[in-house]
Amino acid sequence: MAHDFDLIVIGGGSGGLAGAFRAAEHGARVALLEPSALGGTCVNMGCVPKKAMWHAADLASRLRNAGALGFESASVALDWPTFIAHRQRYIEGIHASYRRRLEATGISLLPMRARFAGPDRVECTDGVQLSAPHILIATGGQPFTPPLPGAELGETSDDFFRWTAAPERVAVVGGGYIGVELAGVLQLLGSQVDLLIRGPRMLEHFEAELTDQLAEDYRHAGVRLHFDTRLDALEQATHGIRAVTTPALDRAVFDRVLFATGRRPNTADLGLESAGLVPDARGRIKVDPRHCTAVPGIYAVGDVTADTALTPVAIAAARRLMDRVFGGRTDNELDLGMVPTVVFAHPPLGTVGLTEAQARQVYGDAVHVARAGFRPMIHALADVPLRSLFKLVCAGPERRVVGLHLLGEGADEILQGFAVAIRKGVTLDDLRDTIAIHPTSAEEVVLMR
Ligand SMILES: Cc1cc2nc3c(=O)[nH]c(=O)nc-3n(C[C@H](O)[C@H](O)[C@H](O)COP(=O)(O)OP(=O)(O)OC[C@H]3O[C@@H](n4cnc5c(N)ncnc54)[C@H](O)[C@@H]3O)c2cc1C
Ligand SMILES: NC(=O)c1ccc[n+]([C@@H]2O[C@H](COP(=O)([O-])OP(=O)(O)OC[C@H]3O[C@@H](n4cnc5c(N)ncnc54)[C@H](O)[C@@H]3O)[C@@H](O)[C@H]2O)c1
Repeated sequence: MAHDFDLIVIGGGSGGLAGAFRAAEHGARVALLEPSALGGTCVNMGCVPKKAMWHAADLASRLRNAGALGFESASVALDWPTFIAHRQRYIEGIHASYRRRLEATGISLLPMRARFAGPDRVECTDGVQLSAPHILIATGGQPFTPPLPGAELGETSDDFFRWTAAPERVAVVGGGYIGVELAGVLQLLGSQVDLLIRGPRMLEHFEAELTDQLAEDYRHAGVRLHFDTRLDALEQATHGIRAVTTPALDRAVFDRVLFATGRRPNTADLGLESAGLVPDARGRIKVDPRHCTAVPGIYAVGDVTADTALTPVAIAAARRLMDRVFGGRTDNELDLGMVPTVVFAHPPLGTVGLTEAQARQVYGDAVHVARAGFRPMIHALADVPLRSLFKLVCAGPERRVVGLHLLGEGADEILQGFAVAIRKGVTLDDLRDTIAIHPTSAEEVVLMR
């Protein structure tokens, strides 16, 4: 039977766009279905607007320090509408560049939601059915709000990107990436932030020494941290929203409450049963290491799968897949063993590879740890007590680096290059044989004892 297209991509976010472009480069006839803004979560409600807000908060903090160093004090109060206009103009530029590329590569963009109508066909919102021998599911995820009484009084990261001012009092619920990132932004932009974390630590999968120090940095910035604190309900109070917690908070009324309690895959309304697909217990599409589902010709990448929910992971998976399906490559399973990642906290926290505890589980006593704690020059000059903490985890007799963890000024930019070296098997001696760049924070990685 003749098909309408060679490939149908459901979802025009990080993974879907990358897959569509790569397949079209290999000569495939591609239809891309995306009912919302091009670029998905990352461009519209995630990485990009979040990093813009991180820059705003970072600038506010630098302006404060500049005052301490003798610069005539500039106002650190942010006019949100002005900043948001710049942020959204930047995002519109990304949309325009995607549209140009879609036109240039001949991809058919259909601004519609899709659901499966069979293993090789989808039905669009207008009722039209399209068929293809290959279908890529890249529908991403959405914020999850715990089902507790009064939850509807709270908001999520999607709502945060519509805010036009810093609330005076805000409770952020959740100690993962989004909770820590948005708590940092809001505190530096003038809110009083209470961060509610149900466990004993924030960022529980990261290196504990560094997250403990980050917690200290947040306290110093004025964030009130509440560990081992469970949110039981939200209630409308006369002058705000009351957070009912165990144990109870001293000051429990807030102007806004922001849930950062994880995300769930967008699979509920996809008609998976028509394609013969059964999601896992958490609603995610099950794929093998090559991103194939159990149904031949149907694939999935990105946040809709159990892969690490990061944009570059979704992009890399989609490109690999399309190189195999349409480009004739056979060698390529994606290696997701050493994924570098940064939490855009204040200061940023970067990590690649194993934590010390994970390395000890794998390598036992054959683990060697080096660390450097120091105050970056800019903080020392302004007499700000923020310190950086870098930690290297090495294993085996050759002391191969199996983990690098960086907390501090510039950590977000320093990590990428070292991630390449670590992937290539760099040892502690290789680092020590490398001449330092002075005076920088990065030099501490090659000088660590
Ligand atoms: C606040 C926040 C900050 C983040 N910051 C970072 C960061 O700094 N760095 C990083 O690497 N990652 C970050 N992430 C994670 C990153 O955004 C995601 O991992 C990434 O966007 C996943 O890409 P995806 O293609 O799987 O899904 P998405 O980008 O979510 O795209 C899915 C698309 O599918 C569409 N869709 C859904 N259902 C249908 C349907 N039935 N038919 C057609 N289309 C459909 C949606 O409209 C959406 O556009 C952040 C996420 C959030 C929420
Ligand atoms: N800088 C980045 O690269 C970046 C930034 C933001 C998000 N992301 C990606 O998006 C994903 C989603 O981010 P996220 O912060 O929503 O998820 P997350 O998994 O990182 O954190 C969720 C947090 O909420 C807590 N939680 C869950 N249910 C709860 C409940 N009922 N009550 C209280 N706390 C609860 C969890 O313990 C956890 O600490 C991340 O895992 C990450 O992969 C990446």
